[in-house]
Amino acid sequence: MKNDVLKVLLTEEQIHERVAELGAQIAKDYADKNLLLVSVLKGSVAFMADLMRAIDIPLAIDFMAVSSYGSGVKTSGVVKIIKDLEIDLTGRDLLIVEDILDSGMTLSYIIDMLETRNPNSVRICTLLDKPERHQVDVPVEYIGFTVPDEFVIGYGLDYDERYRNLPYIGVLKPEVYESAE
Ligand SMILES: O=P(O)(O)OC[C@H]1O[C@H](OP(=O)(O)OP(=O)(O)O)[C@H](O)[C@@H]1O
Ligand code: HPA
Ligand SMILES: [Mg+2]
Repeated sequence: MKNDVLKVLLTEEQIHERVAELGAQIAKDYADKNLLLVSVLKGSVAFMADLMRAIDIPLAIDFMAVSSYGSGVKTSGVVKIIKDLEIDLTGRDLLIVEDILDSGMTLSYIIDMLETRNPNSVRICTLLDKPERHQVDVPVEYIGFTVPDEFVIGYGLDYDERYRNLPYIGVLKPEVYESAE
């Protein structure tokens, strides 16, 4: 697994520190709100698990699963809902928890869908933002780190379902996906 990592972008410590900062900020901003964290699986699994424990106010959590990358490193452009939320969103203050904003197709699709369900508010918290690759405009309230235009893995992020269990975030060696093309 480690042999496929070109370089480490963000260490466990850097991620841990930034997640604590985000959690403190969110706790402050949502102190008087009806916070529902919406985790977008599978990529957000590690971030969600850490972030929710860094937010020291009452909150609810729910999960949805979507997929658009399949086994490639470029979006298919088609966002597939694999699992929908279970909680009624009426009157709730939604914070969508994502691992990465890349083309923006996933988040733009999810926001449009959730806004039709009468929430009180909908905002986004993404651990990573890759601004050079945005194809659509998505308003984001909380960003952990900005990353360069490279395919990243670890801390939930996969290539072809692998590497999600790396505790840090690294750049995948291009030869790993080039050999699969
Ligand atoms: O901004 P975008 O170009 O839409 O890319 C971001 C999305 O792509 C990844 O999901 P993926 O479809 O790989 O599913 P996964 O979370 O199960 O890995 C990632 O977890 C984001 O949800
Ligand atoms: O850079 C990435 N890595 C893993 N999954 C992703 N989904 C969108 N961009 C990425
Ligand atoms: Mg993926």
